[in-house]
Amino acid sequence: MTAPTIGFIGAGNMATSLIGGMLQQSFKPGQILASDRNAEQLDKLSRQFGIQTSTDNDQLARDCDVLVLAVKPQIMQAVCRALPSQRKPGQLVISIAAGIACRSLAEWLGADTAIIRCMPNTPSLRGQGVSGLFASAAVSAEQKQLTEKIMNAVGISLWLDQEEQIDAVTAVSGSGPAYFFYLMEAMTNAGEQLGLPRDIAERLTLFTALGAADMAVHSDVDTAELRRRVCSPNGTTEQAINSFSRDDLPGMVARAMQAAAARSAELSKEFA
Ligand SMILES: NC(=O)C1=CN([C@@H]2O[C@H](COP(=O)(O)OP(=O)(O)OC[C@H]3O[C@@H](n4cnc5c(N)ncnc54)[C@H](OP(=O)(O)O)[C@@H]3O)[C@@H](O)[C@H]2O)C=CC1
Ligand SMILES: O=C(O)[C@@H]1CCC=N1
Repeated sequence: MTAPTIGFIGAGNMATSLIGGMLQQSFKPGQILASDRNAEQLDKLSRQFGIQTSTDNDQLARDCDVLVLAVKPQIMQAVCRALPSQRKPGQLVISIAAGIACRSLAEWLGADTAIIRCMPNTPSLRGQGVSGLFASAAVSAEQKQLTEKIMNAVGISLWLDQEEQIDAVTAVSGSGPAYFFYLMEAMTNAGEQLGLPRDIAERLTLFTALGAADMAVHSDVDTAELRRRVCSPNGTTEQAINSFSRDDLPGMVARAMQAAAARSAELSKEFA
């Protein structure tokens, strides 16, 4: 069987992370294509990855076995409606857009289109992504397997039973890298304020984040227990955790994530 061709419509941040991650695994440059309205962005991608690029979305829609829709939610309807109705037979469409429902995609692309909604994240570029997947009724078992193959090449993937759960996945892991980057920025700044050179404060922060995440992923105890093991009684960490607790860090995180999930649900209505 020949390798399936995978075409990305929209070749921005998230598509770049996915393509870069796929090429580090079993995918070959010859089976990945990307189209974008921005020729400069395409040039960058073809130089970086050696993949075929085009400013013609229609060509990808006609030629590719899998079409990954990676444009902003705001323009998804216009992009979908402009695609040719005669696309490659048996084609699978994977949308990675936040808040665009399968129902809307089916209305714009044709009711019998096999559609998977996927919420990935940018660490896919390093093979450390995590994605939530939801398949519409028209998707076959083979198409689900192929989607797993793509997404597992860049990290891990988890199937969801209900499409609405994608809003929560977006709030946890789709947007999640930004929360950790924000915390890393804050820790680096605070380390500098405590008297460290910036580059040392930054490296201490980044390697602490990496070490903590790796430890948590491979641990047989939960993160609350790992946290307790760092807190010596009446020691330094306890002072920091008490300060976070007084400032209601858990509440702040919950409110931020509720806002992200609410925006995802709102996008579904705004761009239906
Ligand atoms: N970034 C992230 O961490 C994540 C993003 N997503 C989803 O991925 C999607 C893309 O996000 P992201 O990569 O960040 O966005 P980007 O803006 O970086 O990428 C989108 C690309 O699509 C291009 N584009 C615009 N119009 C067209 C068109 N008509 N045909 C082809 N290409 C077009 C844009 O060009 P131009 O710049 O000229 O407009 C841009 O290069 C969004 O729907 C988002 O919700 C999902 C998970 C995580
Ligand atoms: O901010 C956004 O809307 C997109 C979806 C998840 C991450 N980035």
